[in-house]
Amino acid sequence: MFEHDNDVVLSSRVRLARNIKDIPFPSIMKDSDAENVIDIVKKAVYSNEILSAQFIEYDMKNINPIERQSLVERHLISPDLAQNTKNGYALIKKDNTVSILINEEDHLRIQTIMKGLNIKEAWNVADKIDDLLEENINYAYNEKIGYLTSCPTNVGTGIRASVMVHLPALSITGQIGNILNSVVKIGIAVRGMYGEGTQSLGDIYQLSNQVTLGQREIEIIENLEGVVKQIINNERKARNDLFTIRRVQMEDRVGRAYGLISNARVLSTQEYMKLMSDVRLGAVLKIIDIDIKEIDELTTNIQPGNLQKILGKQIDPYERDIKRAEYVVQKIKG
Ligand SMILES: Nc1ncnc2c1ncn2[C@@H]1O[C@H](COP(=O)(O)OP(=O)(O)OP(=O)(O)O)[C@@H](O)[C@H]1O
Repeated sequence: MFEHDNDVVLSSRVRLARNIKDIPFPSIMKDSDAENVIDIVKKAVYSNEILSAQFIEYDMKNINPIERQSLVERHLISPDLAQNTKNGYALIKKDNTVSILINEEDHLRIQTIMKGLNIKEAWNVADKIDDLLEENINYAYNEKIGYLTSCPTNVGTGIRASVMVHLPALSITGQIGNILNSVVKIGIAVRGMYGEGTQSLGDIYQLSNQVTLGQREIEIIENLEGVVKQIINNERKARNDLFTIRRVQMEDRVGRAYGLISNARVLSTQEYMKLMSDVRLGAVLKIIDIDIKEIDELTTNIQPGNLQKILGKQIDPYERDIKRAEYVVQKIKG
């Protein structure tokens, strides 16, 4: 069996949106307010015995663009925070499982990321950090409504729970459109790999709750988990059907993708993502012998910012495609 259903689910994330009482929301606050928010959150972290030694600070205005891009590609900060080079700030736990994003859409957002289907564990960790911070931060909170947030869609619990899923067989069999349309109708948001406003690449989708108000966090999480489990079953059934009914075509498809990815001399991110989807599916179906964890690590490392970070220099897009091909061939043939 696969660890935490990681044949289909790449990762789980929980983020909590919080604001500080008596400070205007980020969309209308002054620079001095933003500085104040950073100070308040840092003090809350460093004055807490459990939290104080765990985090590394990233000031968006002081880190270089490659580092910022790499943090987004590793899902440690959001694209929105990376763009706030005026007063965006992040505290990231040394093991990369927790990020506290400061001065994003809300004053602070606590996010936890776990591998595979692990939403409840991600929630437990986020909830604990939230409680520890709340010992020293006076959150904007209303007794009737709950946590007050910059955008009304987050009011109440302020929670967005999400999973990143790989759905190649539903895509090959043409069922993906109907399935995604029906989950949207029952309150699940469907997004691309880097969140709101981004496209799906390599048959990877992010599914999250749309409703934050009127339900307890655990209900929101269990509802999402229930939908995801159904999608996992649908995807596995489609994989099984493809493997039994269209075996030669599948072996051909995976073999071609593997041939290209392991011999390419020039490889764009988009082409990699397309080929990776077939190779990952082939690895799960045991058509080829590669560990899916290695494929997932490769998928993170070949993204433009991460690749430049690994190579230790800024390179133009065409040369990047050459270096990406070299890197992939070396890792795959390893
Ligand atoms: N399950 C997940 N695994 C890894 N990264 C995730 C996951 N879900 C979301 N992310 C990352 O979190 C970042 C923000 O995602 P998104 O825009 O969907 O949410 P948000 O900013 O928290 O919510 P909102 O749109 O309500 O402000 C993106 O970089 C995205 O890739």
